[in-house]
Amino acid sequence: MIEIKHLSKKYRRGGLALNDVTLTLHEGMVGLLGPNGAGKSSLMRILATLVEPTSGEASINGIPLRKAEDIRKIIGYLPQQFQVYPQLTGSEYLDYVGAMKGMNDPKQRKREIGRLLEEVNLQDKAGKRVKTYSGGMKRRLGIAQALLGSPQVLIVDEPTAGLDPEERVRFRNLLTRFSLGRIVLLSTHIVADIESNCRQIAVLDRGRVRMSGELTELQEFGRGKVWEEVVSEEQFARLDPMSIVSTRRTENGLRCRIIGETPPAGSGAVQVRPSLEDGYLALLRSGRKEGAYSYE
Ligand SMILES: Nc1ncnc2c1ncn2[C@@H]1O[C@H](COP(=O)(O)OP(=O)(O)OP(=O)(O)O)[C@@H](O)[C@H]1O
Repeated sequence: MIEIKHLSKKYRRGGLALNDVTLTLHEGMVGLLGPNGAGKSSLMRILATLVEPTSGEASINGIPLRKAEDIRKIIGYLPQQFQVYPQLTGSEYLDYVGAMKGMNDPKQRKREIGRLLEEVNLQDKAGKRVKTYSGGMKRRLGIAQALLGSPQVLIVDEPTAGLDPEERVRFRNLLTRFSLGRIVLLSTHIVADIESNCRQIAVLDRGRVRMSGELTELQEFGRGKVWEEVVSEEQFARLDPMSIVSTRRTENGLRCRIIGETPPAGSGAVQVRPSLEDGYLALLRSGRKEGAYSYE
């Protein structure tokens, strides 16, 4: 279990990246969802003991963050910007990381590295230097190093960025399997990344927790606020662009999906069931309108 209590982070140059964050995260896949600049990476860096919070506290499986060495023994972390020594081959790099993580038996290390390289589909590239890898391959190597040693808690910051659609699916499945009996905390701003496999989600926006709970709870924020309407191109031009979440061309015009407290004025819009993404967007918008929070 990850317990986060009243955690705040203020960078020397910048606003409040995290503002009184309190969260309890349980076993399984946990999605940390939020727009750019919400504070997701800041929270993950704090949990990975790379950055200290300005105030508040947190513990992972009962170990407080100040015991950084003990925390690092039980977590795997994939940062958003993952850097590797370019001269090493993929397997050399993983061997080095394994040794650093305290995997002292070279044979066992080799076995696990071989298995992981297969899991992330890099087995054919294992002997090539990392400098020859594409962005997506480096990302997959990053995922493998985070999984090395089967950590109890895995913290992955936007892990699917730069992966092609096939790899994205493969990777989601890999994480879901890995999350059995463990905590996998995954940050993203893409709802589809968490839609199929997260038990719990937390939404961060501008440093604050906007909601935490099950997927259906997020969906509920869109209830009664999602409309669909077929409009001509002229009518489309008059709609508030901020309220349109998607548009599809049909034989009769443009089918628009719109979020709003009331249907677009003078329209034949019909109310529809919110998707998870609608719920997420409705939640973010309600916060902006209320002006309920700001950088302080
Ligand atoms: N080292 C830093 N110094 C100053 N400000 C920072 C620093 N790192 C992050 N910030 C600021 O803190 C806020 C939160 O950033 P953070 O990277 O945690 O958000 P995020 O949700 O991960 O965003 P993204 O999805 O764009 O990666 C932003 O306003 C960002 O500009």
